[in-house]
Amino acid sequence: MIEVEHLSRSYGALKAVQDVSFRIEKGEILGLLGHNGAGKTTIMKMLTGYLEPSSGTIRIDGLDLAQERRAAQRRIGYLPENCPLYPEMTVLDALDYQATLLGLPPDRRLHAIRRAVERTELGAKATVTIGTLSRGYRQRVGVAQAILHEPRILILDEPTNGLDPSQIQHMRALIRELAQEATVIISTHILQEVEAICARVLIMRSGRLAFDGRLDAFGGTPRLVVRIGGADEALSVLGGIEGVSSVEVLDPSGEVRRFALTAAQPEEVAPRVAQAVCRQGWALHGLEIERHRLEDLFGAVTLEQMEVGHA
Ligand SMILES: Nc1ncnc2c1ncn2[C@@H]1O[C@H](COP(=O)(O)OP(=O)(O)OP(=O)(O)O)[C@@H](O)[C@H]1O
Repeated sequence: MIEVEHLSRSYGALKAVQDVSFRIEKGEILGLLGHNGAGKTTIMKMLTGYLEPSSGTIRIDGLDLAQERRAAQRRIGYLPENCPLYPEMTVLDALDYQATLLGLPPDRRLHAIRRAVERTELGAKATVTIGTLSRGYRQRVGVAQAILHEPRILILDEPTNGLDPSQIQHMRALIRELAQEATVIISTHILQEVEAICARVLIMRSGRLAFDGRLDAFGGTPRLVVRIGGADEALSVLGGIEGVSSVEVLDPSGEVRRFALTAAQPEEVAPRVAQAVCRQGWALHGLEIERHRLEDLFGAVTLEQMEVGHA
């Protein structure tokens, strides 16, 4: 568990983080969001014990980070942004070196390295030189280093930065897998990333915590958005589908129209909508669950910043 109370950090006159408090329970996957310079990395560095707060306290599983830094750090795995690696080392060399730095006793080292390699699916690349690996594999080496000592808390700074779509999918699956045994905090600019893997989000705004909430607790149930061609009676047909409680017209004119359907279980209603559209002989151009609510929230929270800033 992580307990942060009234955390602040200044760089000279600049207040990078101001009076931030939050609590993260075991097993949560939490997204830390914010514009460039909002204070995310500063918070992560303080949580990992690499940067001292100007004021405030951090407790890791009840240990005060300022008083028991080493013991607290042993519970944390950290993937820094653009994780630095030695390109001339092989994957195994790098993990062995990291195990030494972490102070893992020699009799535990081999087992720890094997387990980290298995979990990050690096077996086929174990003896390959890091400099020749793709970015996705290098990120996996960074994660393997971070989980060597089986930390209960994982802090990942921009873990999918620069990865291609299939590498992103793999990294997200890995993070979900890791979260079964650890609390995970991810800093990112990518809202879809948070929606895909996080249950809770913290949004930073100019060094202050502007929002802290569960993703399923705001915006209500996501709606089902359907795009269909040439359908004059669409409103009544869509509204008559079992499970649909209301229909909003998003694009009323044009060849392809967009409708948003409210339903308690949008995933269950989707096949019925597809069937109804096909039965009518209409062209189905798209059917998806609405995904922009976090975007709306982020926009609102950060717009407020601009309004305050201009006041
Ligand atoms: N070592 C430093 N010395 C002086 N100012 C710093 C230092 N590190 C960060 N800052 C400033 O503190 C503020 C917060 O920076 P931080 O890196 O925590 O933001 P961030 O949200 O992680 O941004 P990004 O998304 O761009 O990584 C910024 O204004 C930044 O310029």
